[in-house]
Amino acid sequence: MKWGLATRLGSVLALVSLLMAGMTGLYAFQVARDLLVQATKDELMTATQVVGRRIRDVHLDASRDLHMLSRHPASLALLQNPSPQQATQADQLATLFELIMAANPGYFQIRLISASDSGLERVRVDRDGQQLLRIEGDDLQEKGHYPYVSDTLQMPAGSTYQSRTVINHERGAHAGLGQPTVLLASPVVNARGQTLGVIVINIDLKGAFSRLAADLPAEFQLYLANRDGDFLIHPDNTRTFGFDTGRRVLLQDEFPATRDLVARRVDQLVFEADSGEHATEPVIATFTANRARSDNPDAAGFLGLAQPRSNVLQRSHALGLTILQIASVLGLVGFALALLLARWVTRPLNTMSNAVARFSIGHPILGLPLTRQDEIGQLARSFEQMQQQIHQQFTELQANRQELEHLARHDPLTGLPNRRLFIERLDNALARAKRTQTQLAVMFIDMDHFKAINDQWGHEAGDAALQWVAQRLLEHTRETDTVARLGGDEFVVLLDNQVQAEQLALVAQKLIDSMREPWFFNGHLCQIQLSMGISLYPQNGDTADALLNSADNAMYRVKTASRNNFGFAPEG
Ligand SMILES: Nc1nc2c(ncn2[C@@H]2O[C@H](COP(=O)(O)OP(=O)(O)OP(=O)(O)O)[C@@H](O)[C@H]2O)c(=O)[nH]1
Repeated sequence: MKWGLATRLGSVLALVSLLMAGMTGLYAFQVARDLLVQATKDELMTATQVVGRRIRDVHLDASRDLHMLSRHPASLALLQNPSPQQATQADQLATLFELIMAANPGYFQIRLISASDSGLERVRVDRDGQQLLRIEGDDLQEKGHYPYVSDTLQMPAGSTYQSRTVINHERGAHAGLGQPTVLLASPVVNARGQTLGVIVINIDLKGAFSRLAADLPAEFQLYLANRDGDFLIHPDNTRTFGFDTGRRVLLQDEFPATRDLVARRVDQLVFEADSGEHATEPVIATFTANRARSDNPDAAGFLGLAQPRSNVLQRSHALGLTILQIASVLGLVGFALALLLARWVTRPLNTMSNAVARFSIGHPILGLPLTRQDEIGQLARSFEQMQQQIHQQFTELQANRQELEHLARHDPLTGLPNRRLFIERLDNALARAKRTQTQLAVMFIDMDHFKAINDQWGHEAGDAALQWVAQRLLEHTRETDTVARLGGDEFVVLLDNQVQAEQLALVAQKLIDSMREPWFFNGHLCQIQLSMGISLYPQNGDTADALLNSADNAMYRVKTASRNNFGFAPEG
């Protein structure tokens, strides 16, 4: 395959454009992927902070409820005088508990617990499936031994106790039984500052978090760990509350990157985990430390959100595909433009190449882009100039050649045909005569005593005499006749259209007589005479040499006999 300039240039430009489109696409893909990963981290961090704030809001709401209930006159009255006459107030309080629980689906239980009677529950409402259950009579239990009662009783009025997150194993806890829960409690203090009991709210941790998780994108994985790192919420339920069954399933084991967080050296973390001890797939994760609002350090913990990195990469793959498509289209456009550019550059070169090729076989160079102002225009103008120079030199060469040809066939002194041209014409005439079966004649002329002119008047006089004779011979013959100078003072005349002997004699005599015209050289009258021999075709031969020899011999006989005369070659 022949690789033209356009193909090569086009291929190089096309490859460059494809390469650049590919590299740009690759770079754009990498930058976009990094941005995507960063955006995911930012999104996770924001979401984690929002979830953390909403958890605090849940606690705040519960605290408000606790404080309202702990200050409620019915709570105080019931605890000050726990007699059966207070049943109406217990009912009122239970109804209030029910209203609050109906409004807060995240509450498992609200209780009023007495400081006396070993912490006996006075009023208690439990959630039981879709129902709210009021617990009364013998079903009310003594809770004084639980820290959430004993510790809260020590707290000042208006404060909130927050327990660790635990699995609720309290007997008869209904919906809350066996479920992760946080207990919030507030002391009930009378006007004299005596703590009479506590109000306790059990919060449904799982329910609260699942409601929060419902607002998050489906691919987000929610993690919650207590202050030691034990998982409380994990996408894999079997990894939660390990401590409740004597195991430790720790955040810092699954994600070693969180060790600084668990050690309280940092407050928040964003990291990519290729694989943790139990992690099933690489994730991008954010974790924040949850400070306890109360004085209870057990309430602290860690909240985290993670997203499988494959999700992000999947989005980046879609992005990569789009970038690839754009890069391909750009590459193809670049490819097409490169081919067009190559054609645009090489077309005028092809035009010039064709024009020069035509010029080489004799055609003029046409259609050159002479008006262009670029390098191609410059090249075209150079071609044009070159063409003119070649044309001029060619014309001069032709003229020189014609002159040389003329010199090769003519006598430079007289301008008459020389021997060579005469022989050619005689040969042609003979061929014609043979064809038409006509006659022709050759006159061989030699000047008489020419040497004397040279000797007497010099060589220049001899030259002038030769020119004068040539002129006389031309004047007295027809244009169709050929007068030639063979050399020295010898001339020949070819007559191929008047071949009758009588007419030939008249012509010969006329030529001899023409020499009688006076001729002066440097003011001196010079006498010129001729001797002439005549041969005829076919009588005296049928070749140029034969006819010339016959005529020469005839002339010689005249010269020896009389001079200044003519004679015919004898028929042989
Ligand atoms: N000036 C001049 N002289 C020439 C030229 N060519 C030959 N000659 C001379 O012409 C002379 C020719 O001499 P010939 O023809 O032998 O002698 P001629 O004097 O004519 O004697 P005849 O022929 O016997 O009458 C010589 O002296 C040559 O030197 C020429 O071109 N110019």
